[in-house]
Amino acid sequence: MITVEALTKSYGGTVAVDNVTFKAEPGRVTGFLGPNGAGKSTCMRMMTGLTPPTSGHATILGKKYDELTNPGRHVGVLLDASAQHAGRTGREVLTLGAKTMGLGTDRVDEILDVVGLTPPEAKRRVGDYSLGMRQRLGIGHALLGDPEVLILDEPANGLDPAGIRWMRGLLRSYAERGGTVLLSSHLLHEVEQIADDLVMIGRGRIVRQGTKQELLRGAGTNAHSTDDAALASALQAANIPVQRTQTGIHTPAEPIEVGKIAAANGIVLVQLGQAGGAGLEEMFLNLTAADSREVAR
Ligand SMILES: Nc1ncnc2c1ncn2[C@@H]1O[C@H](COP(=O)(O)OP(=O)(O)OP(=O)(O)O)[C@@H](O)[C@H]1O
Repeated sequence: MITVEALTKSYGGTVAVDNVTFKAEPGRVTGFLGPNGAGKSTCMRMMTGLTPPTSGHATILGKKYDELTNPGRHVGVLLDASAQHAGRTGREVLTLGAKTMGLGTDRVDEILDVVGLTPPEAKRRVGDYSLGMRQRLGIGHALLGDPEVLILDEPANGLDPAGIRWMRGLLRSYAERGGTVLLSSHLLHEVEQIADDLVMIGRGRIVRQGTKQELLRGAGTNAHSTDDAALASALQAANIPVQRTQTGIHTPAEPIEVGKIAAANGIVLVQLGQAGGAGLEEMFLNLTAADSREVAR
């Protein structure tokens, strides 16, 4: 379990993280989602004792990170895969980690196997690794001490599609065994398939959080009819907000409401359903629009 309470970090006049509160529960994967610069890494650095908070606090398994004895045995952390010592081989990085945690070298072989680094790759210097290989090594380092909690900042960065699928399987089975996983991403589709819970952050503030199911339910309806302009007008006349999309209309109303209004107005629906992932994407973009560099210009 990770508990974050009113966590705040200011740098001079800039508030990077503003009163952030959430929990990541055991047995679940929590996706920490936000656009570039939203404050995800700063939050994770505060959770793991690397950056002191301006106010608020975070605990892991009921304790502050600094209070955990042999923290690597309780919480596996991957913050920046590129920060590993470039001159060491992958095996050396893991062996050093294992020694620090009081583990034997057989654990190193086990982990190399888990993360899919071959013996010749393990003998190569990290400086010569691809980003995906560094990411695998970083995930391996986080798993080394068989911790109960994982905190992973953008773990999918640099992984190819097969690697992303592998990572999803790994984290899913880790959570099914009772582990707590918090992983950050700036891409909804990356976390949508794996996360049980979502925490959305924009400009340092939580903009929405809940189970993925709850958020998907609130993601609205997509519809397409033989006359979408007439459908949009009919919905607006019933005081239901509506947006035209490339494939029809999107509205926060439930499908049944849209169906009733279409029927009452003699409009033939071709498609009607909950917006699901597409709606969640729309919600995410709308909620974080104020922070988007694209609209800021
Ligand atoms: N050491 C620092 N000094 C000053 N400002 C900082 C520092 N670290 C982070 N920030 C600022 O805090 C804000 C949040 O940054 P952070 O790296 O936490 O975002 P992020 O959500 O992880 O972004 P990304 O997805 O791009 O990695 C940014 O505006 C950043 O410039």
